[in-house]
Amino acid sequence: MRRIFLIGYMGAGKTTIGKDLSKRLGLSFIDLDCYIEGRYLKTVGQLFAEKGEDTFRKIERNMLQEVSMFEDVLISTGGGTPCFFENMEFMNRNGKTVYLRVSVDELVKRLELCKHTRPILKGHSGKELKDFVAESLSKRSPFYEQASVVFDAEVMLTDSDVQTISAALEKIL
Ligand SMILES: Nc1ncnc2c1ncn2[C@@H]1O[C@H](COP(=O)(O)OP(=O)(O)O)[C@@H](O)[C@H]1O
Ligand SMILES: O=C(O)C1=C[C@@H](OP(=O)(O)O)[C@@H](O)[C@H](O)C1
Ligand SMILES: [Mg+2]
Repeated sequence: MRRIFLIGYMGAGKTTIGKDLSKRLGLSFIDLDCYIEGRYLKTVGQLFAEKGEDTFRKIERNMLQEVSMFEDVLISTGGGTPCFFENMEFMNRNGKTVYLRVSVDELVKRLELCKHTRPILKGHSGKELKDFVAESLSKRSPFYEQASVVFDAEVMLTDSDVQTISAALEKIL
């Protein structure tokens, strides 16, 4: 039985790379945010706005535990997932965790383009966005660094990079 959790900051590429990687590894793919949206029939943005972050984090933990019942699966988590409750420890007990590490500067470049779908970033832009990302990444890194494996995801990953990651993962699964 193989179960992988992809973790990392918003914009690290968990959703994008997770799809490709799961195909290469012959695993089913679940994106935790999409799973939550399908269950609640609301976007993550709506859940934050209507229920608040604390409730979102409880939902996220419950859904994480639910999807962790699946076998032979790659689960792309949300950026905050490993940093709340005992989620990181839970994932390490129930599968292999893979951290996609990206620098603050590169994250900010990507997030300027897609921050609208991420409620936590609402209202931040330019230098303020960079300061926010730098501060929150430094708080979250100790959780991310507990991963079973770390991959540098600083540049756009090509097919052959994904193949290399996939081959490396085959060895530890
Ligand atoms: N390795 C990469 N290099 C450059 N841009 C990337 C890379 N991975 C993802 N992106 C872009 O960054 C944005 C966020 O990617 P996404 O997969 O949604 O990240 P996450 O799920 O980790 O928040 C998307 O616009 C995506 O096209
Ligand atoms: O980092 C976070 O706290 C969040 C990251 C998002 O997922 P991505 O990391 O896929 O953007 C999503 O779960 C929510 O907006 C909160
Ligand atoms: Mg995502």
